[in-house]
Amino acid sequence: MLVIRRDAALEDSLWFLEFNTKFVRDQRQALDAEVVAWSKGVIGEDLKPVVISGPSGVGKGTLISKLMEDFPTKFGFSVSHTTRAPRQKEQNGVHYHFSERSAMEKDIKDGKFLEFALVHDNLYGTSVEAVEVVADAGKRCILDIDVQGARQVRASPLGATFIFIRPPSFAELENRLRARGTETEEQVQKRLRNAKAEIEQGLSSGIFDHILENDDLEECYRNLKKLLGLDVIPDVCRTSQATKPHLSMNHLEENEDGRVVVVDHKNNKFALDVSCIRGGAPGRTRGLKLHPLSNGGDQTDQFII
Ligand SMILES: Nc1nc2c(ncn2[C@@H]2O[C@H](COP(=O)(O)OP(=O)(O)O)[C@@H](O)[C@H]2O)c(=O)[nH]1
Ligand SMILES: Nc1ncnc2c1ncn2[C@@H]1O[C@H](COP(=O)(O)OP(=O)(O)O)[C@@H](O)[C@H]1O
Repeated sequence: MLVIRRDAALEDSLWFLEFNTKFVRDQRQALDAEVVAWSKGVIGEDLKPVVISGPSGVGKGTLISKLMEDFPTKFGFSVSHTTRAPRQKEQNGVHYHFSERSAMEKDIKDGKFLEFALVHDNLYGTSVEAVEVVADAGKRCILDIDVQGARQVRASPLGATFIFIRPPSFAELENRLRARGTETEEQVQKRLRNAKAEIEQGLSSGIFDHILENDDLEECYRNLKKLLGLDVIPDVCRTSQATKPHLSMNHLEENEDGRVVVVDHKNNKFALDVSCIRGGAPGRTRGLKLHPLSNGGDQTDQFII
């Protein structure tokens, strides 16, 4: 059921009351109680997320940092939860949400995670919220997750691009992992043992759309940018001049053809198109469209739809 709040800004005006969606049914089963849920209506489609996997030490973090630094308006990092201890320079909420195992297990049980896996004896997972906040900011989400997690995301409705980063050799992987100096010898050994299986799966499972070798860092980064379509348009040129309509819903009409028409405070009219909505993540319903119908007088307004 679509509920439109009057006198609210656009971002906070469109809501769905869910009665029998998959999320509600799953929760009903998990909680053994009647459930309804509120979900925020979001205008437009989200950008296709990018899943990056590869063995520990191959250079995933380095490549992702470069991408985020060069294209800050385009990409947002999905901040995972983990039960592992923070490294010296890692910040809670930036690199990971460092969590207690019991709290994370409860959240997993409550359906708050898109995927999770036990990696090198610690629990890691991507919360639905971690991906949604990036999409809400209008950015393309990057997930740095292991192969088990990638397999789960592949099976989920999140239509992502999957990239596996491979090392030029096992010896070089070992060098990098040791040179990084963030793990104890025991942890390095564990990561190297797991790397063998991870590389095998990465190359043969069919999960990944692209396999990139990270030998020379700059060359690998160039190839990564190319397959993400970033070699053509520099970030600065993509800034749009358009502004979002400020819809403080003063009134609402319904046309003869059944379309919902909303009118903003400047008397601009929009048709609200719900034909392409897709639920999915708890708390968000995406794919709503607003089509401008008539302009209330201010000819200079442009709208992002
Ligand atoms: N499944 C899953 N794996 C994750 C997640 N976050 C990180 N990982 C993976 O966990 C592994 C260990 O990560 P980390 O402890 O940061 O070590 P690093 O890869 O050596 O930097 C890496 O393969 C990450 O890709 C997550 O949310 N889900
Ligand atoms: N192409 C490369 N050549 C040499 N060293 C690299 C290369 N890519 C990354 N590194 C280094 O290897 C180490 C591991 O990289 P990191 O990004 O932390 O890997 P991951 O996130 O996959 O565990 C870091 O010290 C990083 O500076």
